[in-house]
Amino acid sequence: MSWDDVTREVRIVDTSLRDGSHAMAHQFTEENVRDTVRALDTAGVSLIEVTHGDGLGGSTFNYGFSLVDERKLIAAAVDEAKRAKIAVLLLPGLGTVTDLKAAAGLGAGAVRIATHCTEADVSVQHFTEARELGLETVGFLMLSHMSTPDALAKQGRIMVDAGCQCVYIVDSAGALILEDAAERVEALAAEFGGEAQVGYHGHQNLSFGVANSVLAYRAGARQIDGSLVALGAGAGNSPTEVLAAVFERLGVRTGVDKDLLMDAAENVVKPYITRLPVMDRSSIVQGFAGVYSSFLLHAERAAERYGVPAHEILYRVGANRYVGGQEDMIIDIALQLVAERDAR
Ligand SMILES: CC[C@H](O)CC(=O)C(=O)O
Ligand SMILES: [Mn+2]
Repeated sequence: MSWDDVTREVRIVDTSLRDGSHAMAHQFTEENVRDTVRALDTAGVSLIEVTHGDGLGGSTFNYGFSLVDERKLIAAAVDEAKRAKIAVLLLPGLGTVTDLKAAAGLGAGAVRIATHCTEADVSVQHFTEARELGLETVGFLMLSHMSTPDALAKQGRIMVDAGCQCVYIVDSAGALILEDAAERVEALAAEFGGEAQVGYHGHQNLSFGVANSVLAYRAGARQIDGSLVALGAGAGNSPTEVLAAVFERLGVRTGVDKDLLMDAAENVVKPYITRLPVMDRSSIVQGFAGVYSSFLLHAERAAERYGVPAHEILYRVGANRYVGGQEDMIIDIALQLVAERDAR
């Protein structure tokens, strides 16, 4: 029996081994992946995402090189998962159909295809291919705070028409606060009317990951992302172990064991984390200014290299409304700040 056969009211999906890759500067080892997958699988998590933080093909100069080839990590995850399905992330333009076929060949059972929240049309070919490969399909509308509920619903419709089975409101910047999240989920649920599910992916930059996830569930979301110990970009994701405990307290069936997830967080993931996700000045600014969470380490590195504060860089990234793929512009901003400082 697979964990997919378990009856639950909401499915908690774990992204420690993908979003957490940002926080780990893409340095996961095969042992990290095996230990984490084994623990999540035993705890009843039915979908576990494993890829470079920026998805298939993300190991590059612009995004940061992986320590271990992600195909090796995906194969290790598939080998460890006895009942869970392994998902991979794909950003069209970075990951290719060839990468997707290779991941499917390694045994990945689902793909989450991510686009900027106004660009769902670039995902159509990838959804078509994914369905032909027999994969479960999920769509990510990233930086969802930058768009309105109605506009997001139209973008979600493009994904569903292309074969997507669940479209996520992705709060990449951790910028959504309570009804901001609920209204976006509600708009997608109304648009799909049961034809596809809605999911919610939160970041903790302003500390609303878990609260937004509960409201998202009440607004109709049936898949909710989390990461053990919040391991993810920026201040991290909604912690999987907290989501499990909160949904249990609310009497909402998730099919996962919160105590086993707490064991996994404390005894498996925490010992290997090199930098605990934290709501510090830089990540709070990311939430406030609407900056992509995965820009955090890039901004910190530029701050160190050019001697300007990371939070000042991030405020300006927010003002310029930069989106994923514009990581190199962080250096430009740092250089501008240096020039402005030297001109004073
Ligand atoms: C680069 C992909 C990105 O990290 C996806 C995601 O988790 C998000 O936008 O929050
Ligand atoms: Mn994320």
